[in-house]
Amino acid sequence: MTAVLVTGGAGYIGGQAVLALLDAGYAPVVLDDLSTGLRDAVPPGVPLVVGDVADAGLVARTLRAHRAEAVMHFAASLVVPESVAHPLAYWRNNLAGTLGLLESCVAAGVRRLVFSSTAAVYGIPEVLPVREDVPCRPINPYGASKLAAERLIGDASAAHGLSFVALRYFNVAGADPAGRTGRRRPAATHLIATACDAALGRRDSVTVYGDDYDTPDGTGVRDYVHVADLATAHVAALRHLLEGGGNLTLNCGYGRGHSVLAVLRAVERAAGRSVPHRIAPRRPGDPPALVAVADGVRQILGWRPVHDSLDRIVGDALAWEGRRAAPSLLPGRPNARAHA
Ligand SMILES: NC(=O)c1ccc[n+]([C@@H]2O[C@H](COP(=O)([O-])OP(=O)(O)OC[C@H]3O[C@@H](n4cnc5c(N)ncnc54)[C@H](O)[C@@H]3O)[C@@H](O)[C@H]2O)c1
Ligand SMILES: O=c1ccn([C@@H]2O[C@H](COP(=O)(O)OP(=O)(O)O[C@H]3O[C@H](CO)[C@H](O)[C@H](O)[C@H]3O)[C@@H](O)[C@H]2O)c(=O)[nH]1
Repeated sequence: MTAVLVTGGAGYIGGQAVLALLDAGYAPVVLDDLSTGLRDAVPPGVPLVVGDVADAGLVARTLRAHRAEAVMHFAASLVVPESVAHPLAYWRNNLAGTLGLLESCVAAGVRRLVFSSTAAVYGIPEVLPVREDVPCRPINPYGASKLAAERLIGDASAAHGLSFVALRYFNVAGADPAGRTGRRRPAATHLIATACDAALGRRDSVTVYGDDYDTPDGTGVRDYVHVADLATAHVAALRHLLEGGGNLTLNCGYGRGHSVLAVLRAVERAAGRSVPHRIAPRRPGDPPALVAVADGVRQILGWRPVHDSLDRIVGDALAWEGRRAAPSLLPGRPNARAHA
């Protein structure tokens, strides 16, 4: 079985990718410092090495010990406002982490890398939907550090024969459809997680940041991609590299935008109850709309998303969040308390 090192595999997206690798017959090995990830997100039987991806010695030893043939690199810091408040920590983790990883790949002779990048590299795009070849002008340290990591990987590739696929994710949401994993961070800030919290009675309302954008209903528009589809895009990228495919930088979204109000309506449909909201001023640094040109990932990698619907994304997110709520609040289970 082909062994694949998954950095950040105890986190939200990395954890889903570990499941997709297992489902596809690969042997994932997780390296995670558990700074935001959780030990119990790693499935039984999957080796977990607790440590920092910037520790090139540790990573090289891990690659050799497990005879890894490729790396999926998810480990990073990723909260945009936090990156504005703590830019040095973000540059250290996202750039020095990638540097340590690349050094260890070169030392251990591992030449295939799938990298977690982000639509935050684009900043506020001039033309929508966004193609991969437009100029990248990130507007926060998170996006800037990810763009720098992409460039670092490009330089390492040119000098050391490493091949890579960088996937620029748009708005990742949802949870494993089989309920095995999902977003575990407390204190949700993302829209869908926040709206689920409101539907489950864990918060009073959702704040809608701006209703005066130049969008169909005035609220912000995003391209939401289901985390399980994103995970299979990683497996497709891995196959491409294992089959000798060349370097790629690809958007990962569905190519369709949904407004904040449309998301709230979808959560209301899934929960069967209303989600109170209040309109507030725009959130600083938010682009009005961000939608991918997402043909490349389908055409070049043969990616076939199967959860490509806002209702599906929201339904799986709500089901996952519901498991952490009081039983009586679980969607579709009005009598749950009686059975508890
Ligand atoms: N969540 C999103 O909406 C989104 C969007 C675009 C891109 N991304 C990218 O996807 C990747 C995964 O994000 P996520 O949402 O799963 O976040 P997450 O916080 O759930 O996962 C990150 C994981 O990396 C680990 N980690 C962080 N720094 C580390 C280090 N130095 N050494 C070892 N492990 C470390 C954490 O403990 C955690 O398990 C990140 O690279 C992020 O930039 C996420
Ligand atoms: O409580 C909330 C939260 C969000 N929003 C709005 O909902 C939309 C989505 O916001 P999220 O916070 O869910 O996600 P972002 O688009 O800000 O950012 C996410 O997607 C980006 C790529 O598109 C980056 O990857 C980034 O790291 C990741 O957090 C935006 O219009 C935002 O203003 C609200 O109205 N209320």
